[in-house]
Amino acid sequence: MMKWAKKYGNIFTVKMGTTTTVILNGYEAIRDVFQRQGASSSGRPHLPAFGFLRGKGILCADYNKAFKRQREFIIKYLSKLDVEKHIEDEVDALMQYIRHKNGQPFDFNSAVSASTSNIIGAILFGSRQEYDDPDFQALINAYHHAIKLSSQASIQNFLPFLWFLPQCRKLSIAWEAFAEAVNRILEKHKKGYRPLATRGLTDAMMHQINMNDLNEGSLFDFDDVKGNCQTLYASGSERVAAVLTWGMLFLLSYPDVCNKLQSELDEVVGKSRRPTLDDRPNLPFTCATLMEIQRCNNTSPFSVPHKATQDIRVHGYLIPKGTQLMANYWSIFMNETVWPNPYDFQPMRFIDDRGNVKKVEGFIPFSLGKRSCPGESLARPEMFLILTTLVHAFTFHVPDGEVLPAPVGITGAVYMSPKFAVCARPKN
Ligand code: HEM
Repeated sequence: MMKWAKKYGNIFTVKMGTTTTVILNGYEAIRDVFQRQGASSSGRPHLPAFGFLRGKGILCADYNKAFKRQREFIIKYLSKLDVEKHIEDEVDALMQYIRHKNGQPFDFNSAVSASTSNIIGAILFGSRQEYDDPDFQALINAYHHAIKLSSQASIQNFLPFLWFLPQCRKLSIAWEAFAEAVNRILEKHKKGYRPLATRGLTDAMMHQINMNDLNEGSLFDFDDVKGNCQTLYASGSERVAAVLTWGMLFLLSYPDVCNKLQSELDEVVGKSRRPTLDDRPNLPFTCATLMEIQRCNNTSPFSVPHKATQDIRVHGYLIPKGTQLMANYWSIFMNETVWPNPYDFQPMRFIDDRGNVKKVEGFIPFSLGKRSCPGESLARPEMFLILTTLVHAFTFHVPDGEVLPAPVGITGAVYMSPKFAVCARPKN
C-alpha cells in the first residue's frame, strides 16, 4: 500500500474481489475525509469478518441515531469512571503473578492480556473474574484462538465467498465460540440485574433500554448490549495488551531507552510509592516512549472499513455514496518526511527543545472523527499505568540462551508482536 501511495497519490481505489475500496493515505487525506467530512464518511459496510456480532452494537452500526446514542453513552460512561482504581486493582494481581514467577521465564503477552481482559471485564460486569473461573478461562481461550486465526481473515471482508474454505470456517467457529463465552457471562450477569443498581457498563446500558422504552421507544435493544459487550471486550483487551507487548520487546531491544525510563521514574516517583496518572506531566520521557511504542508498531495499521453515506468531494476526487473507505494509518506513522528513519525506535522524536512532550498533529493512533476509538480514555491510562508500574518495580531480561525475535509482527484483527518470553527480578 505504501508503494501504491507513492505511485498513485494519497487517495486511490483498490478493487479487492467483489469490493471497491478507496484507500486514504497520509494525515491530510485521512483528516479531510474522516474528520472534516465525518458526517458523510462514517457509515459501516457489511463486514463478514464480524458475522458473530449479527450486525449488532456500535462496531456494526451504520452512521445513524442508534449508533450516535450508543457511542455517546459508552464514551460518557468511560469518562466518568474511576479508571485508575480499576487498573490499579488489576496491576496488583499482575505484579503478584510476576513476583510468583521468581525470576523464571513467562510469556509476557499472556500475562498482560489476562490483566487487560480483566480490566475491561470488570468495567462491563462490575467485578473482576477469577483467573480460574471456567467461564472466564473459556472466554480468554476462545478469544486468543480467534485472534490467532484472524491473520487469515481480513481478506475475506473483500472476498466473502472464501468463508466456505475450511480455514475460514475455523475462524468463524472461533469467533462464534468467543461470542458464546461472552453471552454465558452476560446471561449469568443478567439474572442479578436490578433496575436501581449499576454494577457496570452492561447494567447502565440495560437501564438505558428500559428508560427509552418508557419515553421515546428504544434506539437499541438487548442484542445491541450483547454486541457491545463482545465488541468492547474484544477491542478493549487485546489492543492494549498488544501495545504493551510491543513496548516490552522494544525496551528489551533498546536497553539505553529502558535505563533512561527507569531513571526518570526513580527520580520523579521515588522508591516508596507507585506511579500514578498525576505523575504524567513530570514524566516527559516516559510519555514520549509510550508514544514512540505506538508509532513504531501501530497495532491498527488500517481502520475498520467505513462507508460513504453521501458523495464526498476531496482533493479533487469524487467518492460516490456507498463506497467503502479505509485509512492506512501506517502511511502516517512510517512517513519518513515527518519521522526520519521511521523504523528506528527513538522516543526523543516526541521531545521538544525544552524537554517537554511534543504535540504532533498527525499522531493519531486512535484515529479521528466520528468513528475514532471510543475506548481512548481507558486505553491511555491503562498503557501508562501498566508499563510504568512494571518498569518501576522490576528489571526485565531475556531468558538465558534465548534471543529476542526481530520486531516483525503478525497482521490480523490486531497487529501482534512475535511471541517471546521474559524473566523479571524485583528492582529494589
Ligand atoms: C492502545 C489501544 C487502542 C488503540 C490503538 C485503538 C485504536 C482504534 C482504532 C484506530 C479504531 C478504528 C477507528 C476507525 O475505524 O476510524 C478503533 C475502533 C474502536 N475501538 Fe479502539 N483502540 C484501542 C483500545 C480500545 C479500547 C480499550 C476499547 C474499549 C474499551 C476500544 C474500543 C473500540 C471500538 C468499540 C471501536 C469501533 C468504533 C466504531 O465502530 O465506531 N479500543 N480503535
